[in-house]
Amino acid sequence: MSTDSIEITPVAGPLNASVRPPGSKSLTNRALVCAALADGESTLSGALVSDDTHVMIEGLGRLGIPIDVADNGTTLRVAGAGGQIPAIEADLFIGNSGTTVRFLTAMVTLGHGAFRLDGVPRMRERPIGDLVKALNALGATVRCESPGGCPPVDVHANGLPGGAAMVRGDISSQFLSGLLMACPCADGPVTLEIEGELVSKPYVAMTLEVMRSFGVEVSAPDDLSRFEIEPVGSYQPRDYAIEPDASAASYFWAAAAICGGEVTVDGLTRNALQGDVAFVDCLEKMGCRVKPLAEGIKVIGPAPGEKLRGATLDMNAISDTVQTLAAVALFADGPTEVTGVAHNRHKETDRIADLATELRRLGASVEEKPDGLVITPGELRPALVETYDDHRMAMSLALVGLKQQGVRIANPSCTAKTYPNYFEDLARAVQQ
Ligand SMILES: O=C(O)C1=C[C@@H](OP(=O)(O)O)[C@@H](O)[C@H](O)C1
Ligand SMILES: C=C(OP(=O)(O)O)C(=O)O
Repeated sequence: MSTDSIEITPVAGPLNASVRPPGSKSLTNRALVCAALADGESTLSGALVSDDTHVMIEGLGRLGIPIDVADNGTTLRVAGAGGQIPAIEADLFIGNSGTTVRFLTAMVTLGHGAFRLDGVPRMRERPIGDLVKALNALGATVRCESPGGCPPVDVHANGLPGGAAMVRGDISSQFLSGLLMACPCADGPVTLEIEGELVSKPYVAMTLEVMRSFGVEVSAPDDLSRFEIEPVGSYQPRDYAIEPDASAASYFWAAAAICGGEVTVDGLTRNALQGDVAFVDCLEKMGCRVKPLAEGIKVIGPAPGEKLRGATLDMNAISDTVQTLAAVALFADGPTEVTGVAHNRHKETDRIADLATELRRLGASVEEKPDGLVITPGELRPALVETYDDHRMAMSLALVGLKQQGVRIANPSCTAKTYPNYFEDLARAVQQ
């Protein structure tokens, strides 16, 4: 898409849609790392085709682990290098993909050579210093080029010796996930202990599950505070099917909340590996009905004449769906408070301050807090919504335009980070 903005067409009546979003970003990028460290060929199916998975695939290719792409990019054949990094030097451009920069920084410490990771200007503002610190505690030689603890990152790799490290948990769970995936290929055993409250916990549980699928078990207490990792050398190759993306699913479920009617997302159940399926619980608290199906989850929005209720929601574990929830909150009968998401300030943009600005532009009153926001609905109005190069700002606030005339979304092609065909899929869903 090359237009500078897109106008969202309001829908006339209640929805009746079934959708299957593309593959999960988080699962695609984890499966790629585990397959790359496996001893033989793995085939991943249902993979996400997007900027964030592209930079991971490109990066692994530069590290000497080529990936064969079929079925329009959704099938990936990975020739795993058995826990080794074949390249002896590489310059990796990782765009604005948090998963890619954090997972690959940890992974390249297993190699022998010089590696550099850098990305777009916003990536140079996103924290990675606490991951660098933990890797150095395990005997690696890693440094951030700038004093602020952000990319670019330089790694002088000579294998990862192992030992014990503290890992900061309250900025991003991706530091821990990156370490967990790399450490089974370290030279010796590794103990990781979490410092501070761990955010985004379901993503760490997901990491452990994907590792287990590729043959590596790490036991951890339920509170995910400490991990003992044995040096097993490599992962086992396997065929791996990737679930549809649950964060992407949130937009379609939210459309039912905003427009009324029902939307079923196929391919995701309450047993999904992705914590973001719990977004439907937030919608339930606001008055939607949620129906678990054998192979999907249906959300039924308010009946004609009924209104959504405001709610207070701790979204620490499902922070990628805060913007979706904020769009829904504009249609409630009273204020909605989101708490526990201070880490949202370190993502593609400051997803508290910038979200507040755009919600106000659409007519709401918003109180910004250090770790969240209180959204009081007001009279909605037409607006050109700024998106800050943040795919989720574009995808979530577009939903407001399904009801309010004159909502335009600036730079719609920023959805390519995780969902290049979002606007086409949304238009198709609301026309079903
Ligand atoms: O590990 C992952 O796949 C992710 C973890 C979360 O980040 P934080 O741990 O930084 O909250 C999430 O926001 C991101 O989109 C994907
Ligand atoms: C925060 C996100 O991505 P990442 O941290 O992987 O760049 C996201 O997809 O919303």
